[in-house]
Amino acid sequence: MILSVENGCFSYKNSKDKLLLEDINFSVEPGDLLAILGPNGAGKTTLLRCIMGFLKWSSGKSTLDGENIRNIPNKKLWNNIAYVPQAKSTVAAYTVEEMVLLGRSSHFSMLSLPKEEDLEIVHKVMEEMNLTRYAHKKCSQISGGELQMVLIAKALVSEPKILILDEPESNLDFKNQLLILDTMTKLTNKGISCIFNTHYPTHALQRANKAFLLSKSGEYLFGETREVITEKNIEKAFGVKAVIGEIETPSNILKDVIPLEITQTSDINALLSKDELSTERKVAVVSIITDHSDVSEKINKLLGKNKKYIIGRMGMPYEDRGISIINVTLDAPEYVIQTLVSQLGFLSGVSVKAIYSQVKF
Ligand SMILES: Nc1ncnc2c1ncn2[C@@H]1O[C@H](COP(=O)(O)OP(=O)(O)OP(=O)(O)O)[C@@H](O)[C@H]1O
Repeated sequence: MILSVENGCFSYKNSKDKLLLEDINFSVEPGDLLAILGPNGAGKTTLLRCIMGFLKWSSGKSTLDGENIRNIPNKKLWNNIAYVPQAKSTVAAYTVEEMVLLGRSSHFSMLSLPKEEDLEIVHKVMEEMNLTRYAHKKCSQISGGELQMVLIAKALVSEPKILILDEPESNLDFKNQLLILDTMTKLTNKGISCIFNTHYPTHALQRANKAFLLSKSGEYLFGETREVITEKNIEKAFGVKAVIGEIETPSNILKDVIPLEITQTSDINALLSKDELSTERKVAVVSIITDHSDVSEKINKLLGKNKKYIIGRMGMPYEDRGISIINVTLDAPEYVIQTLVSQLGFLSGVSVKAIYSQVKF
């Protein structure tokens, strides 16, 4: 299912006709993880609301597989899309379990009771989101972060094809942030599309294959995350000098963004622009160690996507140790190799590293 925005423009009625969102164009395909970033008040939540039709584009449209979202019957639309708003307030009367079950309501009719299968998925998702112990507590009696997890669980039980989340990791502790990021990665590995607003450029760089960066002036950039989230563009959009570095962990190399200082407004006059990805080719061996046999299909899928760059491959199971080692030699632009390493690194039970040849081609 492809979600697109075509020439979307929007302004609030009281904003003296100044467009908040101007000529927005982008699309999200199955398996895409799109991060939307921008300073406070830039229009990220407004953009999500316009995408889903809660706010009407002044001109332009959102489409689902080419059909204008406004022409799609509500039931059909919400069978495919789930939305998690920021957890500001909620209907107090519901317990956590009832709230999560509400997310399943498009699967049973208003007059019937949920089926065994519906309850099973509700309990499974609650377990995965560590919510089981709160099942019978009222939503008004849990913390803001706990409520956020409940709302995400409510969206997940609807088994959407497209999941849209407004700042899902804000308000959450490290463990729950990782749980949400891992959940989004898992869903996109299954071919579901996720769109999330975030104030964490690091999360975008580590997880999202696409990024949409919106500035206060209404300007935006959309494209590959590594092209969009650059030191220059962070400075231009947020007015903050930042460095993007890499941290080596036992199983992966992760990008990190560290804000350094506020830039004087007069220093920022350039427009957002895509950083050209280096197309310089490198030869590298990507070494993969896996301890699960059920992950091999996912590894093969990722390698298959990069087939044209692969010049050699060796794999060996070490059954007595319960692991397999795969060495893949690639001749590819560095960003292709880095993207592959990062996607492999997020599969559970996989350790991966690239070793680059010193020889220039
Ligand atoms: N209902 C409304 N009526 C008029 N103006 C609004 C309305 N909702 C939001 N705005 C204005 O539109 C602009 C964009 O708001 P929005 O909430 O979309 O920003 P945001 O990028 O999501 O911000 P944040 O990062 O702080 O959540 C802001 O200037 C805000 O004051």
